[in-house]
Amino acid sequence: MLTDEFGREVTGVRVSLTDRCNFDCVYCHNEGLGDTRGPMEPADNEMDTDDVVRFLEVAAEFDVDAVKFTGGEPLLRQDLEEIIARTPDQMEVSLTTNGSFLPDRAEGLVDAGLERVNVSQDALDPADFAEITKSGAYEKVIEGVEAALEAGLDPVKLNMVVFEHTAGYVPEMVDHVAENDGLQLQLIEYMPELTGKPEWNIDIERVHDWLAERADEIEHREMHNRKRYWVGGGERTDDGSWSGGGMVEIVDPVENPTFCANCHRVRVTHEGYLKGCLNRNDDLRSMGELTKPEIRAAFREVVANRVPYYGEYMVRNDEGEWELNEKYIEEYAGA
Ligand SMILES: Nc1nc2c(ncn2[C@@H]2O[C@H](COP(=O)(O)OP(=O)(O)OP(=O)(O)O)[C@@H](O)[C@H]2O)c(=O)[nH]1
Ligand code: SF4
Ligand code: SF4
Repeated sequence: MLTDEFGREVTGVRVSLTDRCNFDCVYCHNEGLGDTRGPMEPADNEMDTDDVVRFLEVAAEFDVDAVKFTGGEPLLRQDLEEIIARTPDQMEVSLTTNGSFLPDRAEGLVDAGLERVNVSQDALDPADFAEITKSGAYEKVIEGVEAALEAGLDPVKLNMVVFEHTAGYVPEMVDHVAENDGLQLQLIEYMPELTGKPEWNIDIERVHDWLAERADEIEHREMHNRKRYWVGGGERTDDGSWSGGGMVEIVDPVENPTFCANCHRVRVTHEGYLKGCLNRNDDLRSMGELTKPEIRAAFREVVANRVPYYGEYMVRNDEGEWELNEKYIEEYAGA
């Protein structure tokens, strides 16, 4: 297993398969690559099936045990089932999608080896949904969530970006997952620096406070030190799992050093560049058409250069070594 200078083991990879999408969400940050999102026409700059599989095989050699496929919209890749089927067995396979193509493909994806899915859903009303996504596919997304549950994916996480347009929908989305078996909610902090509309930002701490007042139990997930709130009157069973109610997780990376301190994934862009951080493009290493030895070298180099993005909590001392910034010691210790 590879570990970076900050002691962060790399256990997962996040692979963008395309920057194309059939939606045009107002908050899209396109996995940190800026607004290069294109319409649905075929793109000639995407990794092909073999490029993706070759990279995953090298990642597996480094004991990476989880892969998340993203986009753009990854189901625009007609070879997604093949990629999943050829993913090394040791990896948990998950997918983040807008859900609109799941009605026809959820079952086949599960047959190929998909284990988890996150579906973007920011609203429970078709008109609100259309305003945010610039898409009329609300019914397809609802059908897609159903199809994912029917195909055996449990839980299905609903991804909701919390910003000015959606903040008012949080209570009904929380009730929605609390009342529907198999659904969980992931509330994602708006990232103004990647989307260029700071005026849409809302303070995510208000959402934490609101949930904390209602939660039956609060947990910390190891990854990113994320908080999980169990809501809706469920209870813990004898085997330690939850029964009833629903789970709400908050993804709040912005200016959050403890989030980055627990970041264990490297990323691959649709064009086949490896990078150590979602928010950085200054550390790209080309992967497409490389041989396995070259991919191994690129992987080692990217991990060696990984720096937590919201990382002022790490500073170089006089000897040039990294050490904890005193300013953050209290916050980090409480993580
Ligand atoms: N800055 C930052 N944002 C992240 C990171 N991981 C996820 N996000 C944000 O969270 C959003 C949703 O991510 P998903 O891919 O659906 O889910 P996930 O966060 O990987 O969570 P799991 O499915 O539980 O593993 C992304 O679009 C990003 O905005 C990360 O490592 N750094
Ligand atoms: S569905 Fe995802 S990739 Fe597509 S426009 Fe919306 S946020 Fe961007
Ligand atoms: S270092 Fe921080 S900002 Fe970069 S990918 Fe990891 S959690 Fe996200």
